[in-house]
Amino acid sequence: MKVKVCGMREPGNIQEIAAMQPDYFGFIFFQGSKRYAAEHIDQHFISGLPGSIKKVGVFVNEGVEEIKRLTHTYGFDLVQLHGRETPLQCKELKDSGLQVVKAFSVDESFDFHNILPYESSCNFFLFDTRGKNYGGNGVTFDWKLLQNYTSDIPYFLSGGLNLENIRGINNLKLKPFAIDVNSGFELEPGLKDVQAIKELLELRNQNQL
Ligand SMILES: O=C(O)c1ccccc1N[C@@H]1O[C@H](COP(=O)(O)O)[C@@H](O)[C@H]1O
Repeated sequence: MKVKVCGMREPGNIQEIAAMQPDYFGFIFFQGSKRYAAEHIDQHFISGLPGSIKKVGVFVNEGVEEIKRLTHTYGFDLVQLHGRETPLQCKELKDSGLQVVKAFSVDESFDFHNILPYESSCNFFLFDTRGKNYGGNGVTFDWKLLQNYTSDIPYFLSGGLNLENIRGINNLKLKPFAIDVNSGFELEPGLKDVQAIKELLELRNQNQL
């Protein structure tokens, strides 16, 4: 299983984690987030990170042209759309050559049929927990709900993941393509716990995830 580490913005912290080779780095480009990266990290720093780590720009209800502009500036490999983006907006971004991850907020009332119109316009789906914020709520959803997911599109699992609960992912019938970790691996918003990330990546390296 791949690992995405999301929501960093301190260069020293990012470099320490980069040395451990996560599969994906996520950078939040949503001003309403405590992890908003734009004012903290220089574009050359992000685009200069090792090419083996795919860089994901995380956006919430941002315009397509602005997403394209920021993606070009920062050198993102993928875009994660974490708001109410439409299938058409996803398609425009995918057609421009970007890999698109569409996030959905899941709770008991979530209807997995809602994702069908997105299938042809996204490369990945991401399932997060519905909460008061668009993302970064630090709460898991009931993973049994994933029994209702029948699409072939690979998915990222997110929402409140931490070192205690991630082992439970191995019990899922349809395994995620990747896990996306954020507030459950932080010392404070935007600053990742290097030791906790190290333990996580050791589990990945030992195929225990
Ligand atoms: O982390 C944020 O502040 C954030 C803000 C707006 C959109 C997405 C955001 N983060 C994403 O939220 C999920 C779950 O995070 P958590 O583990 O529950 O803290 C993760 O996919 C982040 O990419």
